Formats: sequence, structure tokens, C-alpha cells
Amino acid sequence: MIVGVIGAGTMGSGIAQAFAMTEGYEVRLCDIKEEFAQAGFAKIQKNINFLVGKEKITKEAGDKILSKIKVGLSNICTDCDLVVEVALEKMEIKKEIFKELENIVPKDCIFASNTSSLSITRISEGLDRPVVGMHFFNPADRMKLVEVIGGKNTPAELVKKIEEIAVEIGKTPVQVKEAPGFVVNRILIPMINEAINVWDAGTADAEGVDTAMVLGCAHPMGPLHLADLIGLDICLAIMEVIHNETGDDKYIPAPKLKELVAAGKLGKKTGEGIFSYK
Ligand SMILES: NC(=O)c1ccc[n+]([C@@H]2O[C@H](COP(=O)([O-])OP(=O)(O)OC[C@H]3O[C@@H](n4cnc5c(N)ncnc54)[C@H](O)[C@@H]3O)[C@@H](O)[C@H]2O)c1
Repeated sequence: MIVGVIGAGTMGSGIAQAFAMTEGYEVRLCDIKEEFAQAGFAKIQKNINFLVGKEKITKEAGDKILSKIKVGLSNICTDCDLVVEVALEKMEIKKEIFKELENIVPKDCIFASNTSSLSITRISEGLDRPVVGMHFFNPADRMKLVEVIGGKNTPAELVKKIEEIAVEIGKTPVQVKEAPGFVVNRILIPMINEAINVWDAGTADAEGVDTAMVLGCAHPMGPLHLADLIGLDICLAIMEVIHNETGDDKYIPAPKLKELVAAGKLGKKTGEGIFSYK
């Protein structure tokens, strides 16, 4: 199966790696600029070198995985059986990407979106085929969960097909109904938002908030470090979707989260967020 991954950022590179590491899968890793797609590929190279260094895989196996990934713009997706859209969490961008792909990919190519919170039904409006949600978790090459979401027009067979593909690439699918934030982000992102409010109120410093949640709730990582790992822009976008869709003010994004995003401090990917990575 040939899989087009559209967007080679934090998630796109991990998703591309997960597919390329599976026998029988090839990947077309795409972005809006060739150099962005190359940067995504460089991240995969680094991960593969790490696995080779740790003797988890042989050098030959590593080279084979990398050779299965072709890098470029979305016009290299002409032979794809499946495309997974992994661009920004903005409805218009996702719709535009699929509209453009209609004229590039084969007629029977499956459209899947890695959206964290947006309506699959609305993404598919105006397209010549249904869309299915295939929601991976960060880091996508290692995290086992894939939420599989059907929109109003997504055939049950398509949901089933994506579940099968998820299993093939070593993931555990969970079928989820269309709802703002689905399951994980509806619970996780408001918790992260509240952790930011608690930190901003000075109840504890950032390390204190995280240590409290790691030791007090047995979370593997504190919510503030997790926010930086996810990307603060992504956390904000998800919070806004949940707030807009539910109309419930308990989901108002934390002012401090908005302030950090406006300052371009997006977390680990920009070298600075709640914590500094420089
Ligand atoms: N970060 C997470 O933990 C996480 C987890 C699950 C799902 N998601 C979702 O995955 C998607 C991507 O998130 P991310 O964290 O990888 O973001 P990111 O900012 O790291 O990467 C997004 C990439 O998409 C590219 N892009 C933007 N417009 C494009 C277009 N028109 N065509 C092709 N590429 C385009 C950007 O250049 C960038 O490289 C979002 O919808 C997000 O909600 C994120």
C-alpha cells in the first residue's frame, strides 16, 4: 500500500515512520515546501539511526525503511492508495488540501485526516469521496492508540478498513463517534489548559505543577511538559474547537496559553514554550 502523508511536521514525520516501518507499505511524505518535507525526513533518519545505534534494528533494515519514503510536494501522490492529512488544525486548510488531492490521487484513494478535534463530516463537505478520521498520538511512531472516526457520510467499511490498517502498522484502534476533541483530547486538553491556569495563578511553579501530577496521579509526564511536546498552538486550536462546538465557557482557552502562542513560543518544536529547550 502506498500512503501519502500530507504535512511533515511533528505528527507527519512520526506517522510516515510508522507506515514505512511496516512491511508492504511505502510512503510519500509531503509538505508545502520541499525543504519542510526534507526536514520531516531528517527527523525520521535521526530516529532510525537511534534504533540502529541501540541495535533494535539492523543498519540494512534501517536503510530499507528510509528507502521506502519519497519526499516532495503533494503532486508526488499520484500512485497513493491512502492519504493521511497531517497539516494544521484549521478546517479551511484541511478542506483545501483534500480538494487539491482530488485532482492528484487515484479515484479510489482513501482520504483520512489526523485532525485532533475537527468534524470529519465538515472536512468532507464538497469533496468527491468520504473522509475518515485516523487520529494518531504523539510521538506517532511509538504511541499505540489510533482513534478511528467516521463522519456522517463515512461508510462503515471505510472505518473498518482504517482499523485494519491501524492494526497492520502495530497500533490499537478505538472507534470513536464524531464529537469535539473525540475522546482523548476532550479529556486531556482541558486538563492541560487547567494546568496552565494553575501555573499562571502562581499556585506552583511549572516544575511543581508537573511533579505534582506525575507523583500525585501517576501520570508518566506532567501536563505542562506534555503541552510543550504536543505544541502549544495545537493545544490552543483544540481548546478553541471544543469551546466553539460545545458553547460551554468551562472550555475557554487559558489566557497564558494564548499569550505564549501569540509570542511564537509553541513548545519543543520552536525551542521554547512553557519550558526552554535551548
Ligand atoms: N501535535 C500533536 O501532538 C498532535 C497529535 C495528534 C494530532 N495532531 C494533529 O495533526 C495535525 C498536524 O499537527 P502537528 O503537530 O504535526 O503540526 P506541525 O505544525 O508540527 O506540522 C504541520 C505541518 O503541516 C505543514 N502544512 C501546512 N499547510 C500545509 C499544506 N497545505 N499542505 C501540506 N503541508 C502543510 C506545515 O508546513 C508543517 O510542516 C493537526 O491537525 C493536529 O491537530 C497533532
